[in-house]
Amino acid sequence: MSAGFETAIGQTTLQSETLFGQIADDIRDTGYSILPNALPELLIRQLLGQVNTLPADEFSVAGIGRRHNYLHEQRVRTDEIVWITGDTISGALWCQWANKLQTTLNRQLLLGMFSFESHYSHYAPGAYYKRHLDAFKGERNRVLSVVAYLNPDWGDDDGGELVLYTDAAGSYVKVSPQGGTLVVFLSEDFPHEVLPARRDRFAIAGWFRTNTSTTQRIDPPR
Ligand SMILES: O=C(O)CCC(=O)C(=O)O
Ligand SMILES: [Fe+2]
Repeated sequence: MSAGFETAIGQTTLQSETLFGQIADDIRDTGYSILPNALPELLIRQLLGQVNTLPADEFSVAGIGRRHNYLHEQRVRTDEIVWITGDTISGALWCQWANKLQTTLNRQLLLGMFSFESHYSHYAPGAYYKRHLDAFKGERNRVLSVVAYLNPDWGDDDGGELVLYTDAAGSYVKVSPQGGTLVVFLSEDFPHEVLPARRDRFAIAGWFRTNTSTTQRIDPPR
C-alpha cells in the first residue's frame, strides 16, 4: 500500500467524522439526509472502477422481496444488481466505511443496527424502479437505507433522479445521481422511486438491519 493511499484514507477518516455527525443530525431532524460530494473521492473511484470491470453475466435482474417470495417483476423495477462482499479491495473499503457510519449512528441515534447488506446497481438507459418502500412497518428489519451514486459528470438532462417522498401529502425531493452524492433515510418511512435515465446509471444501495434472530431462524441471512 503506497504512502499516498494511506494519506488519502487518513484524510477521509477525519472528513468522515464530520460527515457522519451531519447524517446523524439530519436523520434526527427529518428522517433523511441528502449530501452531495459526501463520499471520499478515492472510494468513489475504486467502486466505479470495480463496477465497470464486472463482467455483464455477474449482474442479475433485480427482484422484489427476499428468498421464497423473490419475484422478477418487470413493471416494478428493471435494474440489474451485484451484491457487494468484502472480498475485493473496493468492496472491503465500502463495507469499512459503512461500518463506521453504523457505529456513529448507533451511538448517536440508538438505532440498534446490527448488520449491513448492499449491492451495486446498474440502470441501463430507460431502466427504472417504481415507487416503493425498502421495509414494511413493524417488521423492524431494514432500518436505514443508504444510496451512493458513482456517476461522474451527471448532467441535468441525463434523468435517472431518485424521487424521495417526504410526507403523506406527496411532497418530494429529487436527487440527481451525481458521483459522490449520498442519500440516507429511514427505510420504513420514505417511499421513493428511480426515474428512467438516458445513460447508464451506477449506484450502490445498502441497508442496515436489526438482528431479528430466534433460535429457529438466523436472520439476517448471509
Ligand atoms: O438508486 C437509487 O437511487 C435508489 C435505489 C433503490 O431505491 C433500491 O434499490 O431500493
Ligand atoms: Fe429503494
